[in-house]
Amino acid sequence: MTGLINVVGGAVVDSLAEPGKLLVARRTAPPQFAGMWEFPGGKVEPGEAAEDALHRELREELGVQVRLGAELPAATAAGWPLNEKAAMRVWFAELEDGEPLPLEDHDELRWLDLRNSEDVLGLPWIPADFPIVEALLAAVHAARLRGGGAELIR
Ligand SMILES: Nc1nc2c([nH]c(=O)n2[C@H]2C[C@H](O)[C@@H](COP(=O)(O)OP(=O)(O)OP(=O)(O)O)O2)c(=O)[nH]1
Repeated sequence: MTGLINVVGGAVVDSLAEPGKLLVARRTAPPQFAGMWEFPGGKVEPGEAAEDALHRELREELGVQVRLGAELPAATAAGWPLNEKAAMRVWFAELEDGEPLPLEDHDELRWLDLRNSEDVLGLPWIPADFPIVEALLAAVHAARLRGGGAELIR
């Protein structure tokens, strides 16, 4: 028991097998994060498994059902540090059902071209997300060099 707040985020791509685009979302609240881009997701509820929480959050926030792929490896089991109290685990995912809409917590969704790292990193992300986004770009790039996104599928 770490006492950490566990957050989960979805790196939703157009295709796990051939990731070309990443779906990102712009937050509306709280004030310090409003207007910043993030991985859709949220806090794991007590007694809830992390993957279940991610499915729930993506259903609530975007109205979609996803297929989860591999987890983006983080330095600790709790995931990527967000601040002194919270850490986030991030999974690749692809859409299984539904068209994503900013139903809750976001006012805009955008598909970013993963081949254009500068564009991806140029967005005003929540500051804690930058190392995660860099690792994600590196993982996608490495997968592409090896001939596809097979390792993003689980
Ligand atoms: N979803 C998400 N949260 C992030 C990211 N980066 C980051 O620092 N956070 C922070 C913002 C929040 O403090 C926390 C996630 O909380 P949240 O407000 O999205 O969670 P929730 O949907 O369960 O909302 P609530 O029940 O607390 O109202 O993690 C990210 O990329 N995605």
